[in-house]
Amino acid sequence: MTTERPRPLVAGNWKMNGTRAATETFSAILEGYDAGLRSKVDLLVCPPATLIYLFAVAAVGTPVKVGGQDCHAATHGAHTGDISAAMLADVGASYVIVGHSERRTDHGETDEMVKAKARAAITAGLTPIVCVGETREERDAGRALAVVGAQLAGSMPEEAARAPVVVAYEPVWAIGTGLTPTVVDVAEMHGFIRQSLVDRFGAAGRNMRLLYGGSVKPGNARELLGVAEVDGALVGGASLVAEDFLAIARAYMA
Ligand SMILES: O=C(CO)COP(=O)(O)O
Repeated sequence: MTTERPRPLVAGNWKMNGTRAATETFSAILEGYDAGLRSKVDLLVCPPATLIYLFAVAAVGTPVKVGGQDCHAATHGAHTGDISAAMLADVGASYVIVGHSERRTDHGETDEMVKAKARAAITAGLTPIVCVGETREERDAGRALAVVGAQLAGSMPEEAARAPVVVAYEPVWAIGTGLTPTVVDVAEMHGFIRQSLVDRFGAAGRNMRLLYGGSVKPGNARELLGVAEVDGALVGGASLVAEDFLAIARAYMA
């Protein structure tokens, strides 16, 4: 059996932050992604939709990828305010986050909806990053694995057996709080997610990248990213500061 791990991915989720002036931050990320880092880790930035085209143009000729934070499940139509996966691809995105806990909470997105969005992303040629994660109450009740298992079962599209999909484990209580699970808890959850994916998708499940997200900072990146079955990070707040984002990626430098 091969034990080769997927190449790590450090992804920034800028959430609803950034105007055109933030192109400076993005340029600093492009500049700081030197040959050493490039040899070890992939970089992705998911800015607000208004900045995707600008960033994608700036990233031309570099290996840095740009992604969306959400997409609609339909290809086009009467959906005021929404953006389709094909539209994201059209302006240069190659990834899209789906099912982030803030979308699940703020917009009532269900596993079924997240699965439809992931499927639409694949159809448009994007790699979806499917987010899962338990609340504090669910963890305290000993239900973290069951909750995440159900989210995975409901949110991952069948197409993941053939097309690239990334899974991000983000405990809701660790997002933006400065709190993180212990490495033992992260290892348990990522091992569980890996096994679920292998059971369902076979070899594709073994090669899928599993990101950890929730208060990843330069100071804890090495510890969190060193955990078994953690193939990268989905970074919120720290991805808004070029030097912090790059410092997290440097956790992969020996
Ligand atoms: O939600 C997150 C990334 O998608 C994590 O956010 P923070 O890194 O700010 O905790």
